[in-house]
Amino acid sequence: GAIQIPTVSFNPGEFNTTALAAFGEYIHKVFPTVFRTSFIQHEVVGEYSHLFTVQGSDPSLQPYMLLAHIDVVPAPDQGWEVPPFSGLERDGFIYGRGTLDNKNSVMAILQALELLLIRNYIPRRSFFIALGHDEEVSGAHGAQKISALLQARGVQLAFIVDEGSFILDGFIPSLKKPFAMVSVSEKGSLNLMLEVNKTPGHSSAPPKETSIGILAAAVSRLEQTPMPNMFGSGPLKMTLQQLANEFSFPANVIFNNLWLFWPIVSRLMEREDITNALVRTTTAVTMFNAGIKVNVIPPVAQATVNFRIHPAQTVQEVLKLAKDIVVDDRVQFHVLESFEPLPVSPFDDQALGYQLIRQTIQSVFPEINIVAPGTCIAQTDSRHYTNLTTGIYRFNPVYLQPQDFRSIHGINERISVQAYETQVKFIFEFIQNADTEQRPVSHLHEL
Ligand SMILES: CCCCCCCC/C=C\CCCCCCCC(=O)N[C@@H](Cc1ccccc1)C(=O)O
Ligand SMILES: [Zn+2]
Ligand SMILES: [Zn+2]
Repeated sequence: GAIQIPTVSFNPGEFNTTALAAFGEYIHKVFPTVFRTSFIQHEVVGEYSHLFTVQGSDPSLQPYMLLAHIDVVPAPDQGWEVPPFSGLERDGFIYGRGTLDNKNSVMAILQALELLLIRNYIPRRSFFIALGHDEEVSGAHGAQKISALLQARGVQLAFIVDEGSFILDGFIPSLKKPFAMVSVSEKGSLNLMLEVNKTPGHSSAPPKETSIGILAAAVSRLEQTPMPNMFGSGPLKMTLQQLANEFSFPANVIFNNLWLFWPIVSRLMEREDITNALVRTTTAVTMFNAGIKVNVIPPVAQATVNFRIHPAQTVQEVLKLAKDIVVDDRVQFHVLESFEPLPVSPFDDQALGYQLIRQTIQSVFPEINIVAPGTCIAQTDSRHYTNLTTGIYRFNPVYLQPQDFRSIHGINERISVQAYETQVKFIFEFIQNADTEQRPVSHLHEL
């Protein structure tokens, strides 16, 4: 039902408002207990986002927050095995836009809470559920407003759990077993517009270089000159160290001795697009606009480059590196938007959020041996909540293979019915685990 409502975000400020409103009505209908429970306050923020405040019975426990988003990216029918907003189930999988990003989390959080309430569970620790409606276009109207509202109320959170990582299966060649990566940091971004202006004229007597040619050469230099490999800074080294013993010989020796073998490993990571994204700031030329007529020398050429900034770099450093690569003063640089990478959240033994996630993984996925800290290569709504907590964890309790990763924002996005049920179970247990004083002990209810 949730997948059938096309809550598409097209551009900043451009949403399917009819669908967003319908989604609000839908969750009222399918989770009636959540909405009628006296200790749960529901507010609509920024017209279409939802904030639930679940008042716990023990005010001495610091609250936490579960995040998810109800909007999705567009999905033209082409290439899909089933229509993207049909929500059809086939061979045990629910297909559709949002099944992994991120209506699975929206529905699993509310479903788990509904089930706990039906069983008369009263949480001890207060928590918030924030469901943004514009994450896919930067979160300015949803997450940012919820964050400001909670800040104005003086709320400080023990931790936040959002989307942004999974139980990863098959992402590192030679690592046969899946492992859970909990992202403790998030890459930043810089959207840079490069522009070249030239005097227009008749194409029959062209200048040696046109604005298009100059700009094409500039973006090509950017593509051909990767940003520096930052292997060794940020959580990746720790991720690999934790995985070391899962590799077979000789990879286990290599990963156990990164002090010696780091040059080999850092090169290995560069080979695949996804692991490459973990070792450096990436450069993606995403838009190119130029030319007005076939026989007119183009007056202006513009290209947009989307950099995803490694946690060990800053927006200013990347901007300078980009200018140093282009080295052509005919090319103007315009910063359209930027966001610094997020700091690394604590993941030591005392880090409540991280430890709760780890222990719930151990209980719900006993076959998973390794829970490792990592970096989210994309951006999430959680970046708007740094004013409320230093503990931001990005983890979806769902198995993900490389082809599933490509389906996110791509075609044939799907989740198995069993994976969705397990996600509900995870949140059902997580909420109960969060109610224990310090470290989670065995939970009270079985699903
Ligand atoms: C060593 C282990 C290998 C690890 C491989 C990592 C595999 C990656 C796994 C999961 C990543 C999934 C990320 C899903 C979250 C997507 C969120 C998203 O798309 N955000 C948008 C937000 C945005 C930002 C700015 C403007 C508009 C939207 C994004 O980042 O583009
Ligand atoms: Zn998402
Ligand atoms: Zn997305």
